[in-house]
Amino acid sequence: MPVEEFVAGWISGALGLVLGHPFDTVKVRLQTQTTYRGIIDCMVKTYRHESLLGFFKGMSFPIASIAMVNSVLFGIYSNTLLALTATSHQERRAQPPSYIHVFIAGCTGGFVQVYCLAPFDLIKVRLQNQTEPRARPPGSPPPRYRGPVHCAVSIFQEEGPRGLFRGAWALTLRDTPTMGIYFVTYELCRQSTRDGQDPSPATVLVAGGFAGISSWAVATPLDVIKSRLQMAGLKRRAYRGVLDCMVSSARQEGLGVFFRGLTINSARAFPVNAVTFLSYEYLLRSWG
Ligand SMILES: C[N+](C)(C)CCCC[C@H](N)C(=O)O
Repeated sequence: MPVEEFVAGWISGALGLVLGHPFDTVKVRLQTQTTYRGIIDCMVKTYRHESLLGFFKGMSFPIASIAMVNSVLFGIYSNTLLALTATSHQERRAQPPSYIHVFIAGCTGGFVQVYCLAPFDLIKVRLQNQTEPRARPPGSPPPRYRGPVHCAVSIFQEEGPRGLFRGAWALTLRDTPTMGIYFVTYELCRQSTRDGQDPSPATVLVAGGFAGISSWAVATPLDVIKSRLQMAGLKRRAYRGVLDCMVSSARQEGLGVFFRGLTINSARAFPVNAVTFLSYEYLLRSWG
C-alpha cells in the first residue's frame, strides 16, 4: 500500500487546519450557543472577552490529530482508487479515473476517517465552547476542562468510553457522502488541465477551495446536529438520537437552524482546502 499519500495528507491537513481554526471556533460557537447575534458579534465578543487567543482555543490537539485524520482520509481515498482503477497516483494523471470511482473512493475515505475523527472532534468542540478568558478575574470559577487531555479523561470518567464517541453517528452521516462530493468537485474543477499534464497551482487552489465549499454546503445541516449532540452530554440536555435532535432543534428554532455557521464555514473552507490540496499535490509530485 503506497504510504506517500498518508504522509502528504498528514502535512497538508496540518497546514490547512491552522489557517482555518479561528473561523472554526466562531462557527462552533454560533452553532451551539444562542448568545451571539451573528458572525461579527461573535468575533467582537470573543476578542474582547478572551483576546486573539480565544480564537485558537482547542487547536493544539487537532493539529496533531486532524493531521492524522487527513492522512487516513487521503491514504484510504487514494488506495481505494488504486484498488478500483488499478492506477497509481502518478498514472492517474494520464488516465483520470471516472467520477463514480472518485465518489466511491471519497465516501470510503470519509467513512473510515470518522472513527479517528470522532473523539478528537468532540474534544475540540467542547474546548471551543468554553468562553472563559484565559486570565480569569480572581474568584471566578475555573473552566470545566483544563485542556485536551483533561477533557478526554473527564469525558471518559463522566460519560464512559462510549461518551468519547458522542455524535459519531451524525458524523458518519455527515462525512460519508460529503467526502465523495469533496473529491468529485476537486476532480471536476481540475478538468481544465489537459490529460497527462500537472494542474497549475492556481487550478489546484481553486479546485481545492470549491471542493471545500461545496462539500460543506451539503454537510452543514448534519454538522449542526453533530455539534449539538456532542455538547448535549455536557448540558445533560439529552436527545434521543440524530432524528430527535433534528426535530427538536427545528421546532424550537425554525429550519434556519440547519444552516447555522454556513457563511463562516464557507469563508473558512475555501482557504483551508485550497492549501490542503496544494500541499498534497506538491508533496506527492516532489516525491515522484
Ligand atoms: C466533507 N466535509 C464537508 C465534512 C469536510 C470536507 C473538508 C475537510 C477539511 N479538512 C476541512 O476541515 O474543511
